[in-house]
Amino acid sequence: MRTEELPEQFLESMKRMLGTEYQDYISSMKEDTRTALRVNTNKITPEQFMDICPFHAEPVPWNEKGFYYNADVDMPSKHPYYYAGLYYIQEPSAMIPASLLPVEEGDRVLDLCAAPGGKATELSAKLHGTGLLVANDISVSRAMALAKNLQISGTKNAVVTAETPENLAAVLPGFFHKVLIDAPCSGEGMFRRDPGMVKSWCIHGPEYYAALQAEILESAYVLLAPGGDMVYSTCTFSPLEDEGMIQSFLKKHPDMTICEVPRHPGYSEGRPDWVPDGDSSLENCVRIFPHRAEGEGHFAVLLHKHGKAGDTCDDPEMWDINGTDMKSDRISEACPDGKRRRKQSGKKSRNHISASDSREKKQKNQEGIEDFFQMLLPETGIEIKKLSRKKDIYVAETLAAGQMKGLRIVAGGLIAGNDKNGRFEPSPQLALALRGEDYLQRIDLPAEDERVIRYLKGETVLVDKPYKGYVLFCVDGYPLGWCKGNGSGTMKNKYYPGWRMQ
Ligand SMILES: C[S@@+](CC[C@H](N)C(=O)[O-])C[C@H]1O[C@@H](n2cnc3c(N)ncnc32)[C@H](O)[C@@H]1O
Repeated sequence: MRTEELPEQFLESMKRMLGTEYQDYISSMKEDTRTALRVNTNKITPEQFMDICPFHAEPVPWNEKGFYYNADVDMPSKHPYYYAGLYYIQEPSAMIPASLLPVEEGDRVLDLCAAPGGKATELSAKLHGTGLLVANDISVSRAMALAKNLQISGTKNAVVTAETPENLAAVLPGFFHKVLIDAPCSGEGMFRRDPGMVKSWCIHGPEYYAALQAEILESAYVLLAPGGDMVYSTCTFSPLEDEGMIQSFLKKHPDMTICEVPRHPGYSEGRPDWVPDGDSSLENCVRIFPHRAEGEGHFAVLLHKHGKAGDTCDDPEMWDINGTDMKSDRISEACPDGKRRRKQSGKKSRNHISASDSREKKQKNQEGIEDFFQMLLPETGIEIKKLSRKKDIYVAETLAAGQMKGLRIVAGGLIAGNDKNGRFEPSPQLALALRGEDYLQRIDLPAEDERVIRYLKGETVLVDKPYKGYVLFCVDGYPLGWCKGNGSGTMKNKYYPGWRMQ
């Protein structure tokens, strides 16, 4: 980037902070940014991925799932593995916050500022289908993109909300074992990657964001259970938004302390000396500077809330992922087509399958759905009897009765399928939440087979076997979506149009 475009006030503050290193920072701003991907362990281990990786990949030092790639040579966002959700393309420093949060299987985890989902997809991978992930963003349109990314990553146990942190805190106090706040910030660390951020910085700088971050942190504190952990991160250098924000938060909340985290090559320490009366524990914060590491500017800190775990909200009935009836009165589903379907309140929209409208339609639905579920292995845990019916959508619910009442839910649980003109049609999300071996009837082609790209473009695909009914279309064993056979070997493409390769 052209460093002359950087605001003088910003450069002055960097000069004060960096001293003799300032020139190195300025030189680094003229270099190219590094590009990276993070392997999605919901689907594949880093070792398995490296065995099939078609790109030149080098490890990111602070995340064993992260790999740099060369954007001049490789285009991972155009590869079928991307469509199969095997990895998420992510700025390397942005891999730090979720990696610091010690998520354990079974945890209730909240990502408070989650869109478009870089960290939420990693939190989902850490949960590995257990517990609960609530991924929230204040913006409805960004929350829709977040829901899509979680679907492609194969997440089954998430609720996506578009709420203010205060509203969430009012409904779910002390509910979460782990909370991540990837706060909206002045974005100084992103200037090199996205020079457009400079303009936004001139409109809203560190003072503006610091006020917002303090409010968000207060709600996060309420949402976190005693004994729980919280990560706060920004992509800015401003001490006002980083160490200063944490220093004042800790002063308000003596039951919160900063935790030590493993130090990886490229990490710089937090700087207590950059804020008034900075506590020495602020050294345990993590900073990334582009002149010292292969990544953009970032700040992250892990905090622990003292107190007895389980003091609040530990009734499993309230959050069992096999719960049946989500009684939120403002539910809307993020449909893959990006349109929002608002649920009507009242019994009709929440009926169970067994209470379908007409007997004839019900019979048809049951036939279609049973044929389909005979092909789905019981180990998936997705069973007809556990599905609820919301209008024409079949959902494997995530939260039980009324727990999120009054909140704006964009997507909740796994959409298993739709009622299409009286017949069951499996959903694109379900395909991506399965392993190839989960469905008995499948077509599995290598990534190099031209039919894979044809499938992703929505074209008809020809195969040797005369399949009938729904078939799971896989690339190298990893599901991409559904197709449907009529016994002739010509497969009708059921890949979701909104996700097609252009
Ligand atoms: C740094 S971005 C998050 C990036 C995301 N964590 C990821 O890894 O993809 C900050 C997000 O905070 C959201 N946001 C802004 N103000 C918010 C608020 N008061 N509460 C919750 N989210 C907010 C923005 O819409 C934006 O998506």
